[in-house]
Amino acid sequence: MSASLAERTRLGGVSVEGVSKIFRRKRLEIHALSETSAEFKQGEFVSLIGPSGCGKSTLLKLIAGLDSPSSGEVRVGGEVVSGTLPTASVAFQKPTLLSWRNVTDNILLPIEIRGGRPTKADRAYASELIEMMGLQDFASHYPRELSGGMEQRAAIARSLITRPELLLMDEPFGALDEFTREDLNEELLRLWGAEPKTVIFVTHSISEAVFLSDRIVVMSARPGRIVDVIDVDLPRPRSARTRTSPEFNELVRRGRVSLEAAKAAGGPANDAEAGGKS
Ligand SMILES: Nc1ncnc2c1ncn2[C@@H]1O[C@H](COP(=O)(O)OP(=O)(O)OP(=O)(O)O)[C@@H](O)[C@H]1O
Repeated sequence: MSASLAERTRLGGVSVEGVSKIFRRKRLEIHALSETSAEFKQGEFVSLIGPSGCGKSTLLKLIAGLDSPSSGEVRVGGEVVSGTLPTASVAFQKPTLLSWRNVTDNILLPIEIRGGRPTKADRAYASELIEMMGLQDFASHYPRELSGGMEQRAAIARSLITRPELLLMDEPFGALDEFTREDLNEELLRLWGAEPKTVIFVTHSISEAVFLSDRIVVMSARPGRIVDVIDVDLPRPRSARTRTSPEFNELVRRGRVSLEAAKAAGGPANDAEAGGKS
């Protein structure tokens, strides 16, 4: 039975409350995030941008339950995150497909990891995703037979097979050429429009963030905290024409100014010898 709207709202919203993350490596403490707070509403598409090393991936991993905060709390659907979530899915920059499985079987893998055998409905949904991703002629191909862009499309289909309420994407198109990237941006928005879900999307590209998002959250240099939020009120659906509008270009400019300020806004990193003064 599909979840009610109220249940979906409960399942997909994210709240990050005063989260700090300190990595301890030998005697060194690295302060990756400092007292970071943010809200991501159910069904929103939000991009995270910030200087390299400011803690974007760390924040995503904490939301995904792949790591835990040093202090503060992350809640998904109102519940404190304390491990990986069945309602969430993560897509990384590297597609990490299993070389001995074909495209269809790679896409079905999350179903098996959750202890199930893929049902007829799962297989039908895998075919649907394969088609949406333009991989219909490659369903039985192995990763070595695919281009980089095709592998990434297969990995994105894999992240969607469980119909997650929350999709966490860490620079998924970072390694692709601009044309493929722009095509996949539009594909992703089509998918998101067809099956609404909360998406938190890390990118280094301001124009990608503007094209995709409802909001852009800007993080400061390490230790990362949120220093700006840009509302992207461009009409949807968005297409190649969106990128040529003056409003789009003004938002890219605004993002660039904000990112420059964010680079300068990094506080003292507070890194310290463990046990020493910070
Ligand atoms: N497992 C870890 N152990 C030690 N330090 C880590 C670990 N993971 C991340 N860090 C450190 O935390 C800081 C934030 O890293 P993170 O990968 O979250 O940044 P980022 O904003 O995603 O960077 P980029 O934009 O370059 O991908 C960095 O200084 C990094 O070296």
